[in-house]
Amino acid sequence: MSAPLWPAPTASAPVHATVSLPGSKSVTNRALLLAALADGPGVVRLALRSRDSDLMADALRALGATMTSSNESPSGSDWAVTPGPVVGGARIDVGLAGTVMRFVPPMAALADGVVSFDGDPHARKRPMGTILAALRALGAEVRGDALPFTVRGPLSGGEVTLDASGSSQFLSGLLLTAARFDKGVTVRHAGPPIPSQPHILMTVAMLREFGVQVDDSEPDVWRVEPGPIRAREFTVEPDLSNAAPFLSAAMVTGGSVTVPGWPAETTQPGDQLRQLLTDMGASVERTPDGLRVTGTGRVSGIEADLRDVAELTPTIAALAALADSPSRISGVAHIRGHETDRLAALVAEINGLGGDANETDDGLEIRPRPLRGGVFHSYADHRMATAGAVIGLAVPGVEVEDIATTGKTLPEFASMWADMLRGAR
Ligand SMILES: O=C(O)C1=C[C@@H](OP(=O)(O)O)[C@@H](O)[C@H](O)C1
Ligand SMILES: C=C(OP(=O)(O)O)C(=O)O
Repeated sequence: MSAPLWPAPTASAPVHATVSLPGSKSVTNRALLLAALADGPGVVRLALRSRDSDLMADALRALGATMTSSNESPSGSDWAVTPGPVVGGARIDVGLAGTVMRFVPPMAALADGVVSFDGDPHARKRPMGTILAALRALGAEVRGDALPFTVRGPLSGGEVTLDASGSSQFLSGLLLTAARFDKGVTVRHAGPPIPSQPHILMTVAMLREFGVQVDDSEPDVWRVEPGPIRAREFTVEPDLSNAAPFLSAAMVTGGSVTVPGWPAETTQPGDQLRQLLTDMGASVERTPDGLRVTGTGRVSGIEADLRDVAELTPTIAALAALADSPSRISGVAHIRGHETDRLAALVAEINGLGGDANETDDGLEIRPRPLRGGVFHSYADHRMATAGAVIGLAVPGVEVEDIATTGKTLPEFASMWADMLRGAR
């Protein structure tokens, strides 16, 4: 049975809206994991509730933590987390969540017993070999090189060299649990540049906020000292990457969208939207109400290396498909291993609507061409679905397949989109 089609609303007037985003997926899943590894009970406030974060909570529970949520609201929940001894015997469903499949196995290696992992059909195609080999090198018994696989600890930690050019999550995953290994961990990266650097800075910053000693002073080497992860209360920032389609709506329709609670300083890669959207023709300002993006209705093409902010590629590509000059996106070869092969998917869907896009070795070239309506396939990828919604604002007759797939990180996407547009149609 094919997934239902969602008629993407076309904006007939400029959008003027304030859009509050729930918590960051990346921060939520790090905070939940660190809370579950901590030296006492803690609280994670304003945590995202979505498929990826609920899978993380389920995984932590299966490994022995007590997880209780309260204050459920559209902006998130508060999780009371009581760590327990990490237990084997669990079967963990990672869904399609990179943060669950790469962050939880090192924690599972603290258990004296087998933990098995599996996920969605496409999750079995996502790269895992690098982190599984690293766990093996550190002393865990690992069966398999991709999902499904099993991990059996315990491991004592120590030094390991890996190539994290395929995903920053290989490195983040090891670092997040490392303080709990008897010898801590020293990880060396050897290979082409690591993508999504802000996510590594996020890992290091959050480890320090939980009292862990991390030395990242030498390029491509990270040393985590063994020691306690300190229990605390932690409040999650709004998800700035999920702000991307909403801020894009201001650009495409010549309106303005304000996102409240935009942090003054953050390690989230979505903060770089301020520069990227400016480069594409928006004006961006911090106001007392939040970050405001105002557009003219015209979008300029962009030449951008998105290696550091790879997860923004689908939205930037959607804007580029509506732009009045050519775009070239580079530095993102590794997103072929994201929720789907995003380079192939973006080319297929943009060209399927009459556009003119092609893949390069490490990115995309997109040239202006009038688009027409049609089905925009989402490949179970939340950011493909929201990219289709952005194009649909300007192109009548776009139907996005399986809009519910946005539940991976933003279950309320369709109603938030409708609310945003209510004043505009
Ligand atoms: O650590 C994280 O929370 C993430 C790291 C990045 O992964 P890659 O390094 O594989 O791009 C990013 O794209 C993903 O959405 C979230
Ligand atoms: C790449 C992404 O997710 P994941 O955490 O599953 O890797 C993403 O959200 O764009």
